[in-house]
Amino acid sequence: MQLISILQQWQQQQWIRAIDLSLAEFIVESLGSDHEAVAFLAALTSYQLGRGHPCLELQSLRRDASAYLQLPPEHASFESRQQCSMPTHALALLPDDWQTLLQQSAACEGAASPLVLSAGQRLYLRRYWQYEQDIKADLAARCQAQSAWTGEQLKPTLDKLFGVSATISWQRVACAMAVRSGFTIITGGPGTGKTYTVVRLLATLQELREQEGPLRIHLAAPTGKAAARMTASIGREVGQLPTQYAALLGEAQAVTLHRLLGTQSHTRTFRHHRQRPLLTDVVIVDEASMVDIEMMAALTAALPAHAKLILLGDKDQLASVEAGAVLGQLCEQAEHGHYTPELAQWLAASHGVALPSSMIDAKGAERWPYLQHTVMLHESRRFDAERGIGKLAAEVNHQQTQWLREWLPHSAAFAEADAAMANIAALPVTHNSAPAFRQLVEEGYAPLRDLLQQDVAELEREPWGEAVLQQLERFQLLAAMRKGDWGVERLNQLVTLWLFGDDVAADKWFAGRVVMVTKNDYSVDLRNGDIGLAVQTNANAPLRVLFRGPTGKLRWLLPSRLAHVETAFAMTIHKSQGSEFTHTVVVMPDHDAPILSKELLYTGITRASERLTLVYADSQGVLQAVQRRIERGGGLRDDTN
Ligand SMILES: Nc1ncnc2c1ncn2[C@@H]1O[C@H](COP(=O)(O)OP(=O)(O)OP(=O)(O)O)[C@@H](O)[C@H]1O
Repeated sequence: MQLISILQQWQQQQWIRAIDLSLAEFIVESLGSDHEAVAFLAALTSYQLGRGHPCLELQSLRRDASAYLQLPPEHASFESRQQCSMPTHALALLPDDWQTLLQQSAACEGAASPLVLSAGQRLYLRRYWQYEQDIKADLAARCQAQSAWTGEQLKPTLDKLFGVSATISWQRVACAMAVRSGFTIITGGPGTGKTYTVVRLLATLQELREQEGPLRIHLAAPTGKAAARMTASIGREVGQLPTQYAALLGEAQAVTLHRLLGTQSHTRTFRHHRQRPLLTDVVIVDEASMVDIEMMAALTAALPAHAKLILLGDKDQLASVEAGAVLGQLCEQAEHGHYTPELAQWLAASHGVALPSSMIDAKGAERWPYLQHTVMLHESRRFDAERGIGKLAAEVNHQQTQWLREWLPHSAAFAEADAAMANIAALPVTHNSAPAFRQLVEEGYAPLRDLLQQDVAELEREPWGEAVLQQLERFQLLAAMRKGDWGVERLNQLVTLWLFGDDVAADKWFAGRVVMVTKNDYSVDLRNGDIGLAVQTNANAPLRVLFRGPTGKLRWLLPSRLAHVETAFAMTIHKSQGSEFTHTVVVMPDHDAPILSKELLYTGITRASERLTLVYADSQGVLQAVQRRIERGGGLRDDTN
């Protein structure tokens, strides 16, 4: 039982979770000690799941077990490294032929086995394998559903909504594709016009509909914050449409995916599912990169066969916090098109402009089936790709370190030479109490502090609350990590001290404390990720925590009603997904770590709508992060089971 002992050591040192070890012990208890090797691989599968990977990729494990598993973990002490076996040593205890070992094991056999070996290469916990199978089957069926419209028939409506142009408009291509297909992905960075496109798509669908009443359209996003942003941006874009189209769409309200599917307390299942589908014709999901594999399976299962599913998101952002990288995997290679000649012809007919030949691939349908339903938008309307935030985001996304190497130490000179570069700044610091960093934070929070010091009359409470919450979105610190000198925990302590002195503790209630909800709490209708602020409208008023409710209305809750919150002057970049802040400050730590990747940095930078400051203690660490990519395995694009 050497392998189980190794797992026990790892668990004792908190290298792996108790649940990972329990799975291995359960397999050995049920099947006998000669299944120890399989039990060990099962524990690794569970461990990887906890790190967001839906399966264990056996090839990657063989290639470099330590790097793939990130074991020992970064936090491992010198003593624990001395005490525990290393992954390579553990793997050497396994028989040579893992594939046969797994194929012959009862743990992978039959419809009720805990594990599934897929394509001889990927080991899954059954539930996650099933999610992938369900998503693949549902999407394949939806991809088959094609409207009978020809490109030529669609053209006049698109001409009206997008205008006629002699050059290709990918927004228009995306709209045409989504009219044609039952499933579409529109991916692109910030400000590339995903919302602009989708509003015109909805107008097109309503105008061309064959049914009598209007189409039932549902808008959703993974978090409350993202849903609120979606409602606001769709509302803004509808306002820009010609009146006859704006009238067709009416007022749109986005909800969280949980609300759309109908959360039921104390269970993972939803009110809407395959047997009780949503009553809908079109579902549009924004910020789809944040949707994990379990939620995507629930969503695709709950859609009626005739409904269109349209996913919007930025494929280059961090993947979901929970397991999977659904959007990233489905639209891998989207920049290259890979459209079949038939599809390209149909799209060209709807546009009056031919697609570039470099985007056409005769083998596209076999090799890239999802790309026949995907359009990538490149041109940001918000940011200049050559300067400022757009430039920084692009350099990081394309893993170009040369420009960064020059910009990091000289950002002020770049800004002086070109005013359009003044919305980005790099701030080198030697420690977390550096005066320049403190000044940045104090100045960033000064307008909020001023608002909080006002004595607010009862009648002015609502507009004041509105102003406070709007101000809260104007400045935000984002950290790459939770722990350490540059982690959110330490930063929150520092910011609390700088803004409120040492009379208050960062993790206790005080007026001015910014908090984030860390767990869905249906009793108060708050979701994981919701941000609130503790306020006292005047010296005699009780402390309340101000949140924006799902419909935009302000809510004033007593702190005692909030069971799961943490201070959030600084939050992790992971938690900031789906949000946008006027001035975003991304704080990078003073050492390299496996979690630091180009996806992480890109996601942090693209949270900024007007101004970005990159605070860093180690320029090499920033460059190393840009060179690191996160690879999450999975078989969504694989046609084997
Ligand atoms: N073809 C276009 N012509 C004119 N304005 C456009 C066009 N496309 C987008 N815009 C404008 O550019 C801005 C950004 O577009 P939009 O909000 O649709 O981008 P997005 O990709 O949805 O952004 P986000 O990443 O923030 O969700 C909006 O003000 C929109 O009206």
